[in-house]
Amino acid sequence: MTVRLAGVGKRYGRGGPWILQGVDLVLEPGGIVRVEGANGSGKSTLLKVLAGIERAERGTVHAPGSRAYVPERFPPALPFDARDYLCHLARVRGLSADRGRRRADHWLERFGITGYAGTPIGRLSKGTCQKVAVAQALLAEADLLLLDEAWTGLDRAARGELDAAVTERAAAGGLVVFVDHDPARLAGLTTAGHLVSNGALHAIPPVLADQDGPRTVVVVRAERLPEHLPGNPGRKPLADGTVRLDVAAAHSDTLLRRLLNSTPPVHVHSVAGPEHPEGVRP
Ligand SMILES: Nc1ncnc2c1ncn2[C@@H]1O[C@H](COP(=O)(O)OP(=O)(O)OP(=O)(O)O)[C@@H](O)[C@H]1O
Repeated sequence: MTVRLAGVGKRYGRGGPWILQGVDLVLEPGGIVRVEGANGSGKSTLLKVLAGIERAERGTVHAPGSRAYVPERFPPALPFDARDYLCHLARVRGLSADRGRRRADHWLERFGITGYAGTPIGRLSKGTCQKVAVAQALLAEADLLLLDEAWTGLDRAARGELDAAVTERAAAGGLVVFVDHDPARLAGLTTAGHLVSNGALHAIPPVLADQDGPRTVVVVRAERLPEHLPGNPGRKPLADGTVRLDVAAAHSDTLLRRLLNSTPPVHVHSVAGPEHPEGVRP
């Protein structure tokens, strides 16, 4: 579902400075969109307006479909344990109790925090709390997913899971808009970029994958390969009917996960890269 902002103006309180002014923006489904700008430029404000958490004083915000948001700061002092909180939010977002529990357990497992499912949120470590903050936004598979510094505080494995979740959402037709201090976050995966400056938005080119960095080579056999693959790998058909995919090593986990979950199925023959210089056969 296409998201449209037209002439959007936002300020906090009457007489306050305009944080956003005359903002026009069209975001298509399937996009992974980076928002950047200096400290205090209004990135979080833009995400909150898109999330429907802050109201624009001027202009129109057209964001049909469901929305989910990871705030920059997650309120930790909630009277729930992690699983009850996720199940509760799943219900709020319209999932049945059964499906909500399954989705909550799915994300607890993917983030490696099943062991903390029964721990009150206020007693979780910062990193685990952040995983719950991200999981609450991922469980409903929203049409518009807004991530405000969502990677901050996550360990390496969880950052990889979030990268994968973003590409899965976009591949399923969702739209993802994110802010992150790491300029290389989702490099090679973003479809558009916007800079917030003096209340206005300026289109900037999407960040490309580091072509000079370490590469991973994945050889696959498939009836048909998905069109959009994480990391935009180079493709070379080989004489034996397999295809050689060449991707920045940073995207190899995400690419492999996507390949293994593809329909029609993709058979992964071998993986070779900086972590497996000799190659491995799954
Ligand atoms: N609830 C609020 N009430 C009043 N002013 C606010 C509020 N939230 C944000 N602001 C102000 O709006 C401006 C933009 O803030 P915002 O958090 O959107 O910027 P940002 O680009 O996300 O900043 P950062 O990179 O530091 O997170 C700042 O001057 C900030 O102080």
